[in-house]
Amino acid sequence: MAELQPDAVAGEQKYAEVAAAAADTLVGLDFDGTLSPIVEDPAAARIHPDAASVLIALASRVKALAVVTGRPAGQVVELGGLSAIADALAEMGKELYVFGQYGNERWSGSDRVVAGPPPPEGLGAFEAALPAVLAEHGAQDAYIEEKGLAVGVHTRKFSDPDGLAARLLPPLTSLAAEHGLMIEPGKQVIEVRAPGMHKGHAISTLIDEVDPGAILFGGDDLGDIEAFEAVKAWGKTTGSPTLLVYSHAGSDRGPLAGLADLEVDGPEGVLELLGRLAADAAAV
Ligand SMILES: O=P(O)(O)OC[C@H]1O[C@H](O[C@H]2O[C@H](CO)[C@@H](O)[C@H](O)[C@H]2O)[C@H](O)[C@@H](O)[C@@H]1O
Repeated sequence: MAELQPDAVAGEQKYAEVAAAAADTLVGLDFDGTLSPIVEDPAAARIHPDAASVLIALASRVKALAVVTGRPAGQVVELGGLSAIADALAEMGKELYVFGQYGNERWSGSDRVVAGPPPPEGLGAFEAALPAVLAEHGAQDAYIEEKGLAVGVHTRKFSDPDGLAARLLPPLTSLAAEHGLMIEPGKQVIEVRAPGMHKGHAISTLIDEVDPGAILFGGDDLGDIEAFEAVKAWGKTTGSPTLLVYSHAGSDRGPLAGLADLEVDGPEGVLELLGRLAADAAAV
């Protein structure tokens, strides 16, 4: 078992409580770094090859599954093969929810259309000013990810990706603010998007719609913190079981360290844990 637990006894206890309540559990999962291994080219990311079988097995034992991602919803449906997974879930009367762009977009297995707002007003002007700011910091070759509602500036291909991202953070924060936008820092990426939405809001919407008796959420990066907080707050208010899972690469512990109940070794570890949950739930 590839679990790297911050507190083995407490983590196992929380796992056991969620496993006992599996039939009433909402499982929410981030995509990049959680279901899909991190790769250099964002367009080359794909869901882990074991994900479909594990998620389908798990869905038969839990109340609902959701993917909650910073990616555009339509893109994650494509990269994750989520239509086929939604088909399998529909056959067992289960729903697959997808929240994209940090909760701004929605897609589901029963309504296969992406719903979301128009691009934020200041995005065009921000993008027009971006090349000059990047050039000032020697980052003119940064990969720019056009996301429709947002734009991502990726530094992964540079020799010092974290250092460059740290240097770009203040000027991009100022430029974003000038255009009524906010920044969402991630793994060697700085995303610029409209304020007012985050993954915690997506979790609250899911709680209202699914009415779960327990929640498991798995994530790997800064953008998952609000989801962790929303799940934790809900568990505290309702007294219901919750399990927060941090997916990270080996000993490379990052921003969610100390916030999770269980730590696992990347998508491989996430799927191992979810497979274990499906098996344990079957035995209840
Ligand atoms: O919320 P997530 O599902 O984790 O998505 C967050 C962002 O992930 C993507 O970037 C990250 O993954 C890339 C592919 O592995 C990697 O090259 C990059 O360095 C990472 O930051 C994606 O490109 C963004 O659109 C997502 O918002």
